[in-house]
Amino acid sequence: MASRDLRRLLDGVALVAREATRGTSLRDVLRSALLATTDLAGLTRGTPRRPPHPPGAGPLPATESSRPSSVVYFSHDEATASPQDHALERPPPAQEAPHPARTQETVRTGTTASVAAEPAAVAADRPEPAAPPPDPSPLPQQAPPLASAAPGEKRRRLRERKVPSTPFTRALGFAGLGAGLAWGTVQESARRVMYGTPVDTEGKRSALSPFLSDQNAERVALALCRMRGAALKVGQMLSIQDESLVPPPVLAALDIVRQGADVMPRKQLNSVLDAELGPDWSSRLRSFDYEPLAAASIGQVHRAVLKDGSDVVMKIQYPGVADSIESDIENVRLLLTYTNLIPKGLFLDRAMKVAKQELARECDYVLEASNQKRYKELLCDSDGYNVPKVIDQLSSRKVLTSEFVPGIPIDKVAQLSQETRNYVGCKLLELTIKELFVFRFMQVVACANRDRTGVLEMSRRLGFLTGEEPEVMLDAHVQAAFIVGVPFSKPGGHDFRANNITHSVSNLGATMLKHRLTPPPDEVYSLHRKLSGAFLACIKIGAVVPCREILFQVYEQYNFSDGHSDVESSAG
Ligand SMILES: Nc1ncnc2c1ncn2[C@@H]1O[C@H](COP(=O)(O)OP(=O)(O)OP(=O)(O)O)[C@@H](O)[C@H]1O
Repeated sequence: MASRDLRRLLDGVALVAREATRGTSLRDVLRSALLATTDLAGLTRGTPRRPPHPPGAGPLPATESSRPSSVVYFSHDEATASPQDHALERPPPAQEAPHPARTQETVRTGTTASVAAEPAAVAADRPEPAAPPPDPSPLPQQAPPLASAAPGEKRRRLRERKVPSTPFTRALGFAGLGAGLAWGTVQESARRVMYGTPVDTEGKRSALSPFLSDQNAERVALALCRMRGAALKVGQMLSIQDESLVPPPVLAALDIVRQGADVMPRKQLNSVLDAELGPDWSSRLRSFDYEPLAAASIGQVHRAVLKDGSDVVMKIQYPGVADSIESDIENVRLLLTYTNLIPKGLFLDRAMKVAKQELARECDYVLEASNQKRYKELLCDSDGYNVPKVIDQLSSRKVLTSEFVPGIPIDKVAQLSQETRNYVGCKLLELTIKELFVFRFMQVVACANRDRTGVLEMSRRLGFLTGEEPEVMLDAHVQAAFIVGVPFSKPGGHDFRANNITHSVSNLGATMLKHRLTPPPDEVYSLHRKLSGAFLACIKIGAVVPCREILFQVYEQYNFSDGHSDVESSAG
């Protein structure tokens, strides 16, 4: 046995001995300090939640039958009574009647638009090859339960926890996480001294620091779900990246953050509704379901029925998140820097600055409502998209009410037929390209045509390059641009799973990080999120998409004279 191994063994024995004599009490002390900190922050006394009994799932078991429904009904006479005072009743029969909004199934893409996943309804719109018959696999009538996970995916037990809503309680939450991570690192280091550094499936020794153990990665993910707000949003952005950017154990743990946040307690929810819509908000509703349909990063989504019987969803913003964007992002930045989670040289400062601006806009639901209306208008002539109508009388800066549109999350599309996956992939790419054209991002065309001079010229105009870069940087930049253009470069379907573009781009990353002279322009971060979001979704669902045809269809039909003359010249 090598002397290094012997030393490691002795170190390990010494550590175990130390742990045996005083480790337990140290652990207890640390644990109670942690509990005190996180309790102060309102983070640890969560109540485990049981999913609601799904409609049509048969009679409730005897032990469950006494559980009250989460739906509260408001009678006309008691319109101004506080919702907590109402007795919980079973739904009246009228509630079960199918609503017109339920006649079409949609796939939610994470944007305000949903892609209709009913092939028959849009067959005429579908690109060649001709659409096969509709997929027989039934799509669920209701949105899947909160925090549903694919087989093999880590599942998190849902908890109800108060959102830490003041800068002080949020700072405490991060402090608690920092302490937890430090403790996790000590444990992992001790484990490595005793058992050696973990080895991955390919037999390579893990290059990860003890900071990035599975437990610590999970600790971060769970803390983000408790914190919600900007912190969780950044976690969700990272979770859709691939393994070339974010280490695999971190990605696996971040799966948790995409399943949704912890649930805000009823009292906190009511106080937001009272403050935003007035204490008589319930007088405008027939019923409200306190079981959230989704607990997103900035708000919680609940179903409700209007007085006229229309099915709606109300997105209710967590209290305090809008005011803590700045400090949350700073804390996440500290965390990322400390853990080396993101490769150096990615101009994190610029990315964080843009994230702050984007998040501030996302917290303004008045803006989101007006964008949603505009989006609905823009897409009204495009088949296959459904943008929910905004209900103005129940919307405000922190509450956004829109028509209910049933559907399934984009991740679940991977389990549907190849035809449906291709169709959804087509619709996603079509939407992305339309958005890119509106944003004047004509570089895509040069990338698709492998036009080196065009790529370099437009990259300079867009501020990607200064013109002073060494040849090696220009080559890497053009190669990366061509790789991004690969899906658009040849006619016929592009198989996203068979050609992992993100891998190829990240191989060029090292050169670009070393020789880049200027960070990319601010708007590029948002555009990158959009394009890479669409690509990653197509890779994940395994779609084959005729990207070039979609690109040129949009390109040829776009009206460049409509205030976009600068784009026309740069596209030429
Ligand atoms: N009109 C709707 N009909 C049905 N379900 C909806 C509707 N709007 C939102 N949802 C559900 O709520 C989830 C979150 O809503 P949305 O996509 O608007 O939030 P988000 O922008 O992701 O939230 P956040 O910015 O807080 O992370 C959706 O994925 C969907 O499950």
